Amino acid sequence: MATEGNNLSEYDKDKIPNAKEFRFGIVVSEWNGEITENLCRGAIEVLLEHDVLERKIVRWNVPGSFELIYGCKKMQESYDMLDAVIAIGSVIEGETKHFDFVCQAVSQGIKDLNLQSDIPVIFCVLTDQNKQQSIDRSGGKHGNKGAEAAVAAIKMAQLRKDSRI
Ligand SMILES: Nc1c(NC[C@H](O)[C@H](O)[C@H](O)CO)[nH]c(=O)[nH]c1=O
Ligand SMILES: CC(=O)[C@@H](O)COP(=O)(O)O
Repeated sequence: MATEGNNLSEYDKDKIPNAKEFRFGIVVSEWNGEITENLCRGAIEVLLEHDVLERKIVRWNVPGSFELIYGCKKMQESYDMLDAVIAIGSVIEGETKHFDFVCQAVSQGIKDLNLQSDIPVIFCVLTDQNKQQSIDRSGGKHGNKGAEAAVAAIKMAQLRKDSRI
């Protein structure tokens, strides 16, 4: 389902587990910082709305989206009590194929982190053709993918808890 015509921040709040007991890590890329800060704000707002305690949210910054892979891996290793990690980035296409390689690497790298660790990593990395698309998805007309990512993080933290025998 494409984002066009849908609002990423709209969801049934009654269908989200209470997240009071959970701890979350957030790793934020500094590239396109105005976009990633809006994504992070959207994510934190949703976590707090679902009773996550502010002291149970750990945030680190990394230089660019490619570094999200290492940053999330170190966060998984450093805080084994985390229930989920959210990786936040904004990749905007330029003149060269660098966009393709960064997007591919980050998506594959975060996929690998989900396979290698018991702590889920949520992919909140915008991969846009232009800045307007990024603005539209980080608090603009299509809502905020950071909010969507926080909902996913809460749901995956609950799934991880429920999956323990
Ligand atoms: N062009 C964008 C980048 N590029 C930088 C890479 O992510 C990485 O930091 C660099 O290659 C050094 O390893 N990063 C973004 O997050 N967004 C971009 O649009
Ligand atoms: C995703 C990128 O690295 C890209 O924005 C860099 O721009 P360019 O391809 O024009 O060097």
